[in-house]
Amino acid sequence: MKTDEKLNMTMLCDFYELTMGNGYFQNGLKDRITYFDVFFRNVPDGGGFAIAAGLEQLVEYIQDLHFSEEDIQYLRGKNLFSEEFLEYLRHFHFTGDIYAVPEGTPIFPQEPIVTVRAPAIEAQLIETFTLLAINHQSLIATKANRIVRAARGRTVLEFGSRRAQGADGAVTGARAAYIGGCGGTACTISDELFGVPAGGTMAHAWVQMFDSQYEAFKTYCEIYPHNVVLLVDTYNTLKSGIPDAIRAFNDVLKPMGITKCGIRLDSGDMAYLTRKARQMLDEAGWTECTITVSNSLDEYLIQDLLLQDAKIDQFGVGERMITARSEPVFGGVYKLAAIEDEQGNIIPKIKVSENVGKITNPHFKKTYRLFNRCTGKAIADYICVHDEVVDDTKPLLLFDPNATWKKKTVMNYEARPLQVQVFRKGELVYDLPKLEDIRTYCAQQVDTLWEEVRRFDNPHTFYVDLSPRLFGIKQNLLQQNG
Ligand SMILES: Nc1ncnc2c1ncn2[C@@H]1O[C@H](COP(=O)(O)OP(=O)(O)OP(=O)(O)O)[C@@H](O)[C@H]1O
Ligand SMILES: O=P(O)(O)OC[C@H]1O[C@H](OP(=O)(O)OP(=O)(O)O)[C@H](O)[C@@H]1O
Ligand SMILES: O=C(O)c1cccnc1
Repeated sequence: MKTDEKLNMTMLCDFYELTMGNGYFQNGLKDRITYFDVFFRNVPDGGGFAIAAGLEQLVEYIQDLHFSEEDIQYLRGKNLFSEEFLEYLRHFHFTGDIYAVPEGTPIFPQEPIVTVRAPAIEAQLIETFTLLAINHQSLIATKANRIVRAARGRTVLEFGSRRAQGADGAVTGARAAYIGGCGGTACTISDELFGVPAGGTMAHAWVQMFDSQYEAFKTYCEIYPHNVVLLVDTYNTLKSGIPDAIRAFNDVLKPMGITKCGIRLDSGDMAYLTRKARQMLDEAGWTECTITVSNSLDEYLIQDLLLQDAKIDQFGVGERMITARSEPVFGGVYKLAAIEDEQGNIIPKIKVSENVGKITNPHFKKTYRLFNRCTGKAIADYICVHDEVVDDTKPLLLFDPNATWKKKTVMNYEARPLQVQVFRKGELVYDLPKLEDIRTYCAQQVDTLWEEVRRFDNPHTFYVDLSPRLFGIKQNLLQQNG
């Protein structure tokens, strides 16, 4: 991160976190240990899974948590907070534990993505930014992963900065899109900050700036002979765009022995035009010339173009990816799951709702992902109480927590804990992986899901089950509070 320009985000909280914090402080609850879970309830676009992202930005925020004198002055001006509380905020920093699912991991509804164990005021205050960081990047990584899978091995470049919702939407959005599988971005600062490879083609303005299209193409080839993608649709793609591009390639690249080049199409019928373009380029001997297309693309249009046998090597995708336009909300929530009494005993807490899907899973929990040892495929996720250990040398009985008669015994499986510890007593204890490694890990983990879970329409529901002990605790709390 460019530290000289970093804006402190401690005050990016919802005001009620401060009023509750002041209230906990005045009621002697400030040091009461709490457990909060981040989880989500629905996969956007009706998909079978989402991709976790945003942890690195959450870590940076936690490390930098502090109130400045200006912040405290501002809060004093509200005439709501006690002087003792404001004095406490002056020395405020994070002292708790955080567990999280690593970035790039496929995640499913109801399971804890991030778990915070911290004194009440600290845990409460970080709610908003924690959700913001995880919700935004998980949304974009999930959408990008759908688009990348639709492209079936062809490169997808992220082109959306100009239509993103604000600067952070563009910059961290490009990071999330890369985690989801994009090959690079047009967003230069995202490369500078995070190492998302930046690149691109040219705009119509370049072509319009010259007296002729041919001159525009020739000049570009002369300046960047090893990195040429000519935009061929400014005037007429088939009549002049592609012929002028071929002429420029012949006049500039051919004498240099360069065979690699590209064209981009940004309008018109892309199935028809790319088939024609391929034919014209091949006939002219430019068989290695790649064809990039862009223009309000998404996973469904890409799928459709490939079904129409469009001849496309690369997709540029902007607005529909960077805004996750089809369903632009990742509904991660932050819910209290337990508190500790003065002796340090964990007391599970539940949030009851008329809507069964909104009832929370209580307690400090641990989640295992079970993998079939023969196929390597993920079978189910298994949420248990934090001190339960799954012995994967023994068969494990799974049951559907919403339909307990549905049972299945799994054998020959490997149980891997889903979360890692990120902070211990306020100290970072997790080596943040390199972005490149997160992207690779994401692709590998998506591959562990069955095709039926990955498909876009009506995917199978991946099982997220509770251990019998956790299920019993939940039922007891429901009997007491329901
Ligand atoms: N063969 C095709 N099948 C399905 N959709 C296509 C096909 N070719 C293009 N599209 C999509 O159709 C939409 C057409 O966009 P639009 O109405 O802007 O037309 P256009 O040809 O791009 O015109 P303009 O010159 O104004 O950019 C885009 O989202 C594009 O990706
Ligand atoms: O369509 P997107 O998926 O967002 O991809 C990025 C778009 O941004 C650029 O054009 P711009 O939007 O500036 O102008 P245009 O729509 O007139 O081409 C580019 O030519 C793409 O069309
Ligand atoms: O490099 C490109 O072609 C590009 C970049 C941003 C938006 N549209 C296209």
